[in-house]
Amino acid sequence: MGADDPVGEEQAHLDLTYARLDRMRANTRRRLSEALRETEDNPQALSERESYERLYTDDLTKFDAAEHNLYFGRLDLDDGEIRRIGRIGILDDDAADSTLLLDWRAPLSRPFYLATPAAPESVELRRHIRTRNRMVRAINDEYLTGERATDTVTAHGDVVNESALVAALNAARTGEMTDIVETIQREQDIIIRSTHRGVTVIQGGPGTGKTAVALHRAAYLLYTHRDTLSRSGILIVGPNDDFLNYIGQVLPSLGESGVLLSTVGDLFPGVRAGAGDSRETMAVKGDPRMVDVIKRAVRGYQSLPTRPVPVTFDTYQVRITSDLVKEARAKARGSRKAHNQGQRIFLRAGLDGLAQAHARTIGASLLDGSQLLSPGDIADIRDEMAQDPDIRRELLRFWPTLTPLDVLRDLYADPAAIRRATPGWSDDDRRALHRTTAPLPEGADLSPADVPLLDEIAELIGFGTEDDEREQRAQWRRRLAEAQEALDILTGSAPQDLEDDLDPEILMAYDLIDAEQLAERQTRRRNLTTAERAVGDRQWAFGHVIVDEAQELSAMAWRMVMRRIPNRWMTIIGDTAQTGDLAGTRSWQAVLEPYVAKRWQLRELTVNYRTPAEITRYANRVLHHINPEHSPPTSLRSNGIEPYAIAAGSLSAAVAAIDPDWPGLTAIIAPDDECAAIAEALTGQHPDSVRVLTVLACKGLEFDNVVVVEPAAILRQSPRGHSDLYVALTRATQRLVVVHDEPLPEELAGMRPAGTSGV
Ligand SMILES: Nc1ncnc2c1ncn2[C@@H]1O[C@H](COP(=O)(O)OP(=O)(O)OP(=O)(O)O)[C@@H](O)[C@H]1O
Repeated sequence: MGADDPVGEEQAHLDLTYARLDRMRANTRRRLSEALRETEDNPQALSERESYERLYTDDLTKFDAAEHNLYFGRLDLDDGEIRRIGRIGILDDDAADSTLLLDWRAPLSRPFYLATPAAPESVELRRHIRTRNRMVRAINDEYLTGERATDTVTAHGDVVNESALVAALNAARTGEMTDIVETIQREQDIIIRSTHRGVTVIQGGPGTGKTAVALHRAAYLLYTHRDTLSRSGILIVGPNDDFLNYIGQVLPSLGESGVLLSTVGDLFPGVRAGAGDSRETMAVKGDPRMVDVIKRAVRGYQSLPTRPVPVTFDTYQVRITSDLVKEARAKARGSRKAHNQGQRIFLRAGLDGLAQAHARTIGASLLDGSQLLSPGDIADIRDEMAQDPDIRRELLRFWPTLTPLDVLRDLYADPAAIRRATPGWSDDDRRALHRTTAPLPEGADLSPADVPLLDEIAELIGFGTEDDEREQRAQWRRRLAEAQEALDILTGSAPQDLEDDLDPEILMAYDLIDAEQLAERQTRRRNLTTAERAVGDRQWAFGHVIVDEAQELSAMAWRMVMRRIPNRWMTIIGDTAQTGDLAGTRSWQAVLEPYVAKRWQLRELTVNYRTPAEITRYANRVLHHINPEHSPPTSLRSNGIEPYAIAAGSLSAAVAAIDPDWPGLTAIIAPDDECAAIAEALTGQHPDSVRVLTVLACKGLEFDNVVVVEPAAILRQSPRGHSDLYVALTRATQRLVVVHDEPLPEELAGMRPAGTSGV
């Protein structure tokens, strides 16, 4: 064993490490069951028990996640030190607490990702260990110094762990992204471990590992700042649910479960935006002009009576006049409080005005008109008026309590309201906002582009603020006290054994008390993760926010995301060449200026790990059209499979283009209005391994084989059609086929027709 038998040596270490992992697991399980058996019930014991329960279950999850490929890397340094690197750090339970494995995120593991023969960082040997089912399958050694130093630096620049990398890239796709801890590349590692505490923008072409980097950065930050980030949480924003499903397993496989993954459309608690919008409507809704539209829409509710509204008080008639409302409104607006919080000021000022007016009617001296009532009398009148539900109701018609859903739906439903809120707009843009569909529960009639608008309204009206919550808590306490009192008084004489005979009021009080006890029990027992708590709280301030496919966010969506991260510690990941969204980002500076001025840093990723050079050649021509100054990423590999074109653009041709022998997953990417028909033509054929997608839906995803249908129509379907085509062409890891009826766009000219050599 040893230098002569490296496999045996690594197997011995692997056995030792798994044995220790098994002991750790068994210990943790035992502790967990002890904690669960604990019966002491005072609040402190309960809360301690819960933290232990969470700690032990988290540990068990971590151990389970680490099971597969637990140990994958080794460094031999020039001073004889050996470091072994794995998915988690493991110390032995011997007397010396020796290190069996270093976590891949530990600083000592870093040379595994950074060292090259040109900059070996004291590393003599880097060893890659491939294992399966706790057995060493293969070992790959790379000597960085000394006689046996390999010449990888000339082969592929900075590429490290090359054979493992190429194996990972050539593997057939499963539809779920996998982690890359074994093969993180230098330029990626620098971003993953960046210590910058402000905004970092990662710009990179398709397939450069932006998403992979984002996820590993989240895992790294949680490891390095566990204390703060486990309380405040990390939010990762992605473009759509399919994408989130695609990346959803990566962090759990790294043992991290506390990260909230969300689309923009899901960031508003309680709303499930289920409707779609045309590209034009999305562009209008994402436009920053909507800030003023919403301001005007909210102010529209702070209205004036067109004629005095009579109300009866103490057998007298008092009148709510336009002047009275105007004065109350000025006071409330002057307070600069959000609309719902300003209501109290409006109401008080309105009641003051009414009480004064009433005092003038009943308290004026008949002799000289002077006021006979004292200020105290007038205050009493006001207090009495405040108790009168009719007066309150009539006054509040001019400053009603608002909810974001109502405001948005009222606006969309009424062309006149839209016109009032959009001075200077074109009729087309106004029409884009008008909606005739009926409201659905939980906002399902709304689209993802509406969600940032709801958030904007919520901010303006102070919806779900602490004030609101305080008020709700106070109300709850009042109701409880009343219920308790009712119980005390009424149950004394009530027949206790027959619930059916109880007065309904007592039953209600019972319900309330029971509800409280239940709620209390739940609060105590609620062992929620940070992510679970954050998802239900619009005002949750995250510790770090990562935005992936960030070029897709509209100006309105940026405003919403920025509200979630007051400390502005963010990682923003995207490719400005890939947005086909008319409200999307073409310049990072323009997006970030309003929030952080020039205080952000740009990092770039330059190597395309996904797409072979054969395909990238065509994609780069499209990129050149989008922006000749964009430097195209370099493909890491070529696979000898030349893309080809089939000149028969019928739907069946797209389906027929798929060879059932192609390995792995296949996507047909088609113009928006052809997808449904192609999906239908596909029914019954190639069951699970083929998907039909619009460009919008395939953002961020990848497939072994891609058939792009009618590129000329993809170009036409949007003013940013070239970006769409660029996205479509760069989804494949192995093979690209183009099916067309119309002439091919010039960027694809010269693509080999099907059936000619090399197919
Ligand atoms: N260092 C690496 N080791 C192994 N695989 C990698 C590495 N970097 C990236 N990949 C793989 O390359 C593919 C593309 O990565 P990813 O999806 O993160 O790219 P992207 O830049 O987000 O692309 P797009 O802009 O198209 O969404 C993925 O399969 C990813 O796992």
